[in-house]
Amino acid sequence: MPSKLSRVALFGGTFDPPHRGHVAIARAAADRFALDTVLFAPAGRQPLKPEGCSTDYAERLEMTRLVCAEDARFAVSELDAPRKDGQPNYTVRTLEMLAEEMPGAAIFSIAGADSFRSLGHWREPQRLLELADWIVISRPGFLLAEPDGLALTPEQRARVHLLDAVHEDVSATGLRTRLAHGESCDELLTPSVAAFIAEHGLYRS
Ligand SMILES: Nc1ncnc2c1ncn2[C@@H]1O[C@H](COP(=O)(O)OP(=O)(O)OP(=O)(O)O)[C@@H](O)[C@H]1O
Ligand SMILES: O=C(O)c1ccc[n+]([C@@H]2O[C@H](COP(=O)([O-])O)[C@@H](O)[C@H]2O)c1
Repeated sequence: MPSKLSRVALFGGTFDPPHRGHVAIARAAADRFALDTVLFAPAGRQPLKPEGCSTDYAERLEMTRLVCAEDARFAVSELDAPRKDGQPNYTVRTLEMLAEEMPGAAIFSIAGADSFRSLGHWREPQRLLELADWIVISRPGFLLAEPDGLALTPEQRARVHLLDAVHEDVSATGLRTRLAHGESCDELLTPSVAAFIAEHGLYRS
């Protein structure tokens, strides 16, 4: 990772598969906050999704790599690769690793409105609010607001940026269902990702 980059955002996700909504929110965040880099980091093991994923980490990483070719500011990151000790990938640790790798950088974390609302259930929410500026992006059907059950201090609130900029009604869950039924979802996917899914027969029932 080049050290000259000074404004970097972690964009963690399951990315099973990455879709048009992900590209839209990464672009909106990069535009609005003049980000040099958005690091798309597929999660090896999402702490709140014990059911796991439909595809393996290597496939999600490759699809995410393909999406990152869409914009020069996007890069794929293996910071959230599956851990050798089998533990989930806690974002608090990911942000600490990022800060260690990029001393002096302004660090942001991107989350959709649904994800951010659940922050109180993540590991060490107070520390998460210290480690980064949070860019929280609108998602159809979800309230764009602060986390449920967490009372933010004025200092914390100043570092949470609610961005009502994206109105993409698409989810990976919906996509997986449609793909399992043999429906084409090309309009919701980057063409290279659609080709990868077809070539590897992913998400078929
Ligand atoms: N359409 C969307 N609009 C806004 N934010 C989104 C959208 N889709 C995903 N996100 C956000 O992107 C991040 C990664 O999402 P994730 O990879 O889990 O996709 P998803 O569509 O929510 O998947 P799933 O349906 O499997 O839960 C999360 O912060 C999520 O809130
Ligand atoms: O650290 C946690 O406790 C934690 C709990 C839930 C979700 N996360 C992270 O939040 C990001 C978005 O998750 P998801 O499932 O909405 O794609 C992803 O990087 C997850 O690893 C992290």
